[in-house]
Amino acid sequence: MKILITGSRGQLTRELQLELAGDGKVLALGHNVLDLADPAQIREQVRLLRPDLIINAAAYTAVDPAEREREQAFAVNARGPGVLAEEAARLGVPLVHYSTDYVFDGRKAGAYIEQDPPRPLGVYGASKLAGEQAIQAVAGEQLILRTSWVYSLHGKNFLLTMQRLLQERDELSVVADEIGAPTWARSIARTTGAMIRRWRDGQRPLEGLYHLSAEGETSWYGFACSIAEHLQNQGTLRARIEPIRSCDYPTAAQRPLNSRLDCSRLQRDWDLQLPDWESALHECLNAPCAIQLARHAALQQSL
Ligand SMILES: NC(=O)C1=CN([C@@H]2O[C@H](COP(=O)(O)OP(=O)(O)OC[C@H]3O[C@@H](n4cnc5c(N)ncnc54)[C@H](O)[C@@H]3O)[C@@H](O)[C@H]2O)C=CC1
Repeated sequence: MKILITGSRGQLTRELQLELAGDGKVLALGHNVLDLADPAQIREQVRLLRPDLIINAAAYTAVDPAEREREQAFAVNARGPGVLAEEAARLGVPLVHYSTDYVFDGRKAGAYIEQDPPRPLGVYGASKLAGEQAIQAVAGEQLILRTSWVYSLHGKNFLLTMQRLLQERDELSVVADEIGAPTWARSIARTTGAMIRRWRDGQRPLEGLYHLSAEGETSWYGFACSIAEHLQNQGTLRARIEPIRSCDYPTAAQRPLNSRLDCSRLQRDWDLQLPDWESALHECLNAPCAIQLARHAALQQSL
């Protein structure tokens, strides 16, 4: 099986490459080879490589800069995925695509289900929603997985930023009124891998819209406290963490206060459930390369 993955250095792309390495030939195409803002290049690469499956794990993910780079966000997150869907349909192969909790405005009292009407608060969320719609407008086999608060040991994410700041600073203020589920990129990749293998074995088509995030919920403050606890156990924690309200931490893009995704449809249809966010974080922080990274950071601090 030949699997084309967009992106090569993103958090999720890296984990998907590892997860799917045993399932066939994985072609992870970086930005320089396949630019999602360039429809002609997308068509050219897909027609040249003729994959059996396309996974779109790349995206314009900079939530605040998107407010002033609207055109680029929509080109990458909306029009590019639409072209990918057209090319996948032309080849008769499935497209797996990722979307976000930021398609919602966060005003619902409980966790969001797939049928809840989306209402993005910012350009990033609007561009991702437009991407879902561009894909759904094409007749073909498409699986759209909405996830939330993605972290890993690579790239730019809350976990790595907190690890650094908690070791550098004396005090840190973290937003405590936005609620969601921090989701390890590896958990997403493992679940995606399980779905792909069932499709390969003829058990289910790769179709539909699903919410896919870690079990449980917390705030960014709660997430930061768990990271701090880990650093405390290692003896490298320096900062004290202060909870603040999001209105006291203004950002270019407004974020939903409630990012909780109800993942029961995934469990019902696929019998799949991601681990709860705390156990996934624990596993991530105790992965061999996490320990190496932490030692490296501690060494840098002592130099
Ligand atoms: N990071 C997060 O907190 C969340 C991410 N998601 C979604 O999950 C998916 C994976 O996100 P991450 O791995 O965290 O993203 P990431 O920011 O780690 O990686 C994104 C990748 O897309 C590539 N990229 C950017 N512009 C491109 C272009 N024009 N053409 C080709 N590649 C381009 C980047 O080079 C990078 O490799 C995305 O669809 C994202 O929207 C959903 C919810 C939260």
